[in-house]
Amino acid sequence: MTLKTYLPENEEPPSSQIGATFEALAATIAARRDAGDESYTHRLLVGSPDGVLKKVMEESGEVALAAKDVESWATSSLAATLAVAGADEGDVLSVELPPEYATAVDHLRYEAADVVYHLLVVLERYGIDLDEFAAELNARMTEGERPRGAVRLREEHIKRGK
Ligand SMILES: N=c1c2ncn([C@@H]3O[C@H](COP(=O)(O)OP(=O)(O)OP(=O)(O)O)[C@@H](O)[C@H]3O)c2ncn1[C@@H]1O[C@H](COP(=O)(O)O)[C@@H](O)[C@H]1O
Repeated sequence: MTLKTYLPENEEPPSSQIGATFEALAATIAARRDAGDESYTHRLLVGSPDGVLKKVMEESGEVALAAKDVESWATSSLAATLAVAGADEGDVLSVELPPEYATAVDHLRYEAADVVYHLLVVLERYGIDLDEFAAELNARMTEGERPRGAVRLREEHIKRGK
């Protein structure tokens, strides 16, 4: 939880916010296989594969651009502070970030959600369910990092086709 988020009153939070969100979204996406063409998700699932694959690339690029935007608001604020204060080695500078910085961070989060949604559509399209995807990430963790009871990839599927 951050200051930007809240929980609705009278609702029990799930044990994992992001897990519950991914599961709900993945289930919605899977159900759209049977929807009509009015559903954007349906079109990405059953249309030309280039449609969703291009979107993943495009949205990933937008994440990178959004992050660059955050960077440039930070560096221009630092430059402005230095210009006013001058800089002696060892000085502790207090940089005031403009409102545009916070807006850029919100935009980065928005673009990141676009990538994740389109990635989940790709996983659904090619038959990789969320548990299997979790197992891929779990396989990369050390024993100490892996959550208790985490689903595992069978040995013969680890790094296959890499
Ligand atoms: N989470 C999403 C979701 N995220 C992004 N998108 C769509 O992805 C597209 C992104 O394309 P663009 O980048 O061109 O649009 P943009 O994000 O407005 O603009 P920029 O990124 O260029 O700034 C838009 O059409 C969004 O509506 C999504 N479409 C659907 N969902 C979920 O999928 C469910 C099913 O949706 P249908 O597709 O309507 O069945 C929805 O109820 C949502 O829960």
